[in-house]
Amino acid sequence: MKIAILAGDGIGPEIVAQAVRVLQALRSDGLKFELEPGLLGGCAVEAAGEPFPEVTRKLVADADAVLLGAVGGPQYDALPRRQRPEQGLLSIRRMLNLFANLRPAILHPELANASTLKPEVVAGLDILIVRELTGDIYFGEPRGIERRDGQRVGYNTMIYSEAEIRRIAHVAFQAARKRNRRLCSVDKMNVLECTQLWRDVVTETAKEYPDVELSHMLVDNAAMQLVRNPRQFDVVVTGNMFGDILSDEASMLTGSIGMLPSASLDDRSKGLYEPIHGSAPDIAGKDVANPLATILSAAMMLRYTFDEEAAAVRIESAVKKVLAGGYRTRDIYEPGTKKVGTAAMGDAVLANI
Ligand SMILES: NC(=O)C1=CN([C@@H]2O[C@H](COP(=O)(O)OP(=O)(O)OC[C@H]3O[C@@H](n4cnc5c(N)ncnc54)[C@H](O)[C@@H]3O)[C@@H](O)[C@H]2O)C=CC1
Ligand SMILES: CC(C)CC(=O)C(=O)O
Ligand SMILES: [Mg+2]
Repeated sequence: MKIAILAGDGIGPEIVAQAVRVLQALRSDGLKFELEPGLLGGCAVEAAGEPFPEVTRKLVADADAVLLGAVGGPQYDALPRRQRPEQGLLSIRRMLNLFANLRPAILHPELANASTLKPEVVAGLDILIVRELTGDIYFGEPRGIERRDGQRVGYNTMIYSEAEIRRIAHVAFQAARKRNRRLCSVDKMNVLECTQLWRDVVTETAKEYPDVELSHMLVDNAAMQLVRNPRQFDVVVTGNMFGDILSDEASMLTGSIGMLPSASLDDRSKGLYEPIHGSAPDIAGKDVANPLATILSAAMMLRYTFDEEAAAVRIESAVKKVLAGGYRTRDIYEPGTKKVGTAAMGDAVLANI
């Protein structure tokens, strides 16, 4: 099992270090991982002049899975777009054909009061957001900023083929089958042709899944319903941009964006695993970032790429025990619990593994 470790920028190295310690603890228990570090994002721009250098391309091509921290930071925002850290992340997703991004938003009961929503609204929350990850307006051409009629105009292209929509719809229906058999597809078909096609193709695909109840929702309403009554959702499927936005929103239902892991999968078992958050430059280097989303992403890696369900459950159980034991990083802290830093949270998970 070869795992490429791309810590990235900002808090990336701090949170990935904790997930690596957890993997190493499992390795000493018999799981055979090779962990190979590499550069992606701003750190790669600084070392090699580009966010996704050839040596990293080779590393991820040869790896069975990738564990990623996060990329980006204000110091890179003025770079030409192709050199920006985020471009490295988009390129790796595209290169590995990671079209299916699974973002589970689960409320651990101990964190009911950490959410900014009332505990009774979020209690028992368990949503799976299935976000399409290699298409949509993030990749569509043409795109650019140019001069027209004496002023600058900026433009992007929202585009999906029916094949792209169908394959992510299948992933979502199959995920719903393993859960509560309810799938909500989110679009903006009242305004955007691209998402009219999305709705049409998802509706066609539903014929193959008569046992799954399909509903549709416009994205503005979905954003509102997520905070009004989030437990109405089981599985949500949506495009790249809407999924990006709605999953950040959903993360706050669970207490913090520092709690949400993700798996980005191709049509086989190769996968990239990362927390849903970014590089959090505002807290980088302070030992306050929550590493649990990254640690839980490592658990998803063991489950989806390596089929090591028992090891995945061991990590998830350790996280549950740590939360039950009252350990909290700053983002999920409340009076009466034990405030710990990033590394001490890693220690606590290790102690319970
Ligand atoms: N997958 C990736 O690599 C992503 C990269 N980015 C990049 O990250 C940079 C910062 O983006 P922002 O919009 O600020 O989003 P962000 O997700 O990095 O941070 C948003 C807020 O959440 C907090 N936060 C994030 N992760 C946390 C954690 N583990 N523990 C505690 N608090 C946490 C941050 O401190 C900040 O206040 C940008 O350069 C952006 O492009 C953003 C999203 C995803
Ligand atoms: C580069 C961005 C698309 C990353 C992001 O915000 C995400 O994947 O959640
Ligand atoms: Mg995002």
